[in-house]
Amino acid sequence: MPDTVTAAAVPVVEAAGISKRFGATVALSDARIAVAPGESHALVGRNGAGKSTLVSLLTGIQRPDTGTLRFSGEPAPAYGDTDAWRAKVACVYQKSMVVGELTVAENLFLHRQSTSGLRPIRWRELRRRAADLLAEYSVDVDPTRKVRELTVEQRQFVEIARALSFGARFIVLDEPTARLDARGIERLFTRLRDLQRQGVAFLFISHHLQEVYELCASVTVYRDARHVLTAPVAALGHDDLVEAMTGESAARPAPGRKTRPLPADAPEVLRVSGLAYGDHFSGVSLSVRSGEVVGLAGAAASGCVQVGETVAGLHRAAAGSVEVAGRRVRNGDVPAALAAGVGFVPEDRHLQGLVHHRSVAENATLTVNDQLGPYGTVLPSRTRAFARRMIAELDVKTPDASTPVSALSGGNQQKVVVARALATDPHVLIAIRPTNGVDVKSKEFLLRRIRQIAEEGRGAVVVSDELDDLRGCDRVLTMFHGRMGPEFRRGWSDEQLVAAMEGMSGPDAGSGHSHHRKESDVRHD
Ligand SMILES: Nc1ncnc2c1ncn2[C@@H]1O[C@H](COP(=O)(O)OP(=O)(O)OP(=O)(O)O)[C@@H](O)[C@H]1O
Repeated sequence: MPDTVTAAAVPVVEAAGISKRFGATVALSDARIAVAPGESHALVGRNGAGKSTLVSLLTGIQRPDTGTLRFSGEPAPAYGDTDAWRAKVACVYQKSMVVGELTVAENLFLHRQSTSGLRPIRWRELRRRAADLLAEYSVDVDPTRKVRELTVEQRQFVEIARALSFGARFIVLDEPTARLDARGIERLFTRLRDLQRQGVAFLFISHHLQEVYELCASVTVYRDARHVLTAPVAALGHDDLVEAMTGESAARPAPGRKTRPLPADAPEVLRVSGLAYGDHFSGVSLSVRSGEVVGLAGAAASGCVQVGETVAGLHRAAAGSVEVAGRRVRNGDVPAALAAGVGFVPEDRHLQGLVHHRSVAENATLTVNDQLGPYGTVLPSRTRAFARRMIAELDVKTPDASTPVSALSGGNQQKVVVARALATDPHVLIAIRPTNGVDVKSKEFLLRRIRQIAEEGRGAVVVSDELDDLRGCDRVLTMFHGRMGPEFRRGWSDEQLVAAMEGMSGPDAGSGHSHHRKESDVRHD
């Protein structure tokens, strides 16, 4: 037996003395991490702390400049030997790495169809093997479906199954919950706990500290490219954890100003009447007045994201109308919405948000070229000045304004997306999950900035299922399965709002099941 004990004590992964630079940026400096077999280990830190960089080193995507990396006591595989790396470690990213146009079966066996030699691929056999594999890991997905058609949750489960089928017993989850709703998170966590019981270890990265407490046994904190601490989660209170991440005492912020009551004659900046779009939603009416921040809350299938996108012109409504500052906006026309004064923070910064090879300055000002130079010409010095102000205002961590956005950490890219929406000086800002991927401290910052829009006499709609995003809103509208639900004034309880998002707003409202995002990482007035 002693042998088993010794074997179990060897970490599934151990990295030490790890440094990595990108040009002048030090992404990691003498960093370390160790994860025991079957352990659920969290890695947290502010945007740009070096978490994703560590992930790319642990998964063999990049090489460290210095340091050692061992898996179960053995040196890391040779760089480029993809199959060897896959047998050690797998990563489930927020943004899927699987190929959308291929079927689930093809994705599961991508790059290994020809293991049995030069035989042509036998599609029927491939599908059968895929079905077996999915069944083995209890993933209820049809292997003949295109990956593009799957939900984020199904895609993640397919990726986890694929990882395990390569023999990996260590999985990195890089913000896996960022695009899941409460029920999806619950199902993911149940799956992870099951796997953990079977001896699979995790490195779990999330900006939702409550999830760390819920799922993980240990936590490692990185700050400014360095390892700050590793501790049992149970031994570390929320404020201590935030303090380790920020390097500042987590003193409660001074209470925010109480929002002033709206003047009775505050004009409407947005009116949506009887809006409908496909199966997503119908009969949606809402109004936002100057000075208001209105929340629009709902789970993934509620249609609330599509409402926001339709107001921004991304979808063509089948019925209803959108008016901005009293003027009707042309249906399904993004430039028309923009010209009418709709600012938009999209849900997916990768698809709708940013031009990756362009600089921070260019991305922050893409929609405001007409403000920056005559006759559509962009004057670089003004662009830069404009961008610098944005960078300072939103605390974007970047070497300078001319850095390409692709070199920024995920959370900092999200801030550029918000900066760009604000740069248009919108009458009304439609922000979909604006704090997605943004760290605890920066969340406060972004939400305060959105509040400022209202204070300047404009309006905002925050579309989100995160209670912290909604807490600061003047009122919160809810949606369930494409229909409007109850509306809540300030002072709502988490349980009430969660229940409404889950379509249980009747007399049982208080008994809505527990939600993972109740924590107050962000504190408001
Ligand atoms: N390819 C790259 N080129 C240049 N700089 C990079 C590159 N990748 C990362 N960086 C820089 O390295 C630092 C660490 O970034 P990293 O993505 O690891 O942060 P993170 O902790 O994952 O942040 P987030 O919470 O925002 O995802 C950042 O300053 C980032 O701008």
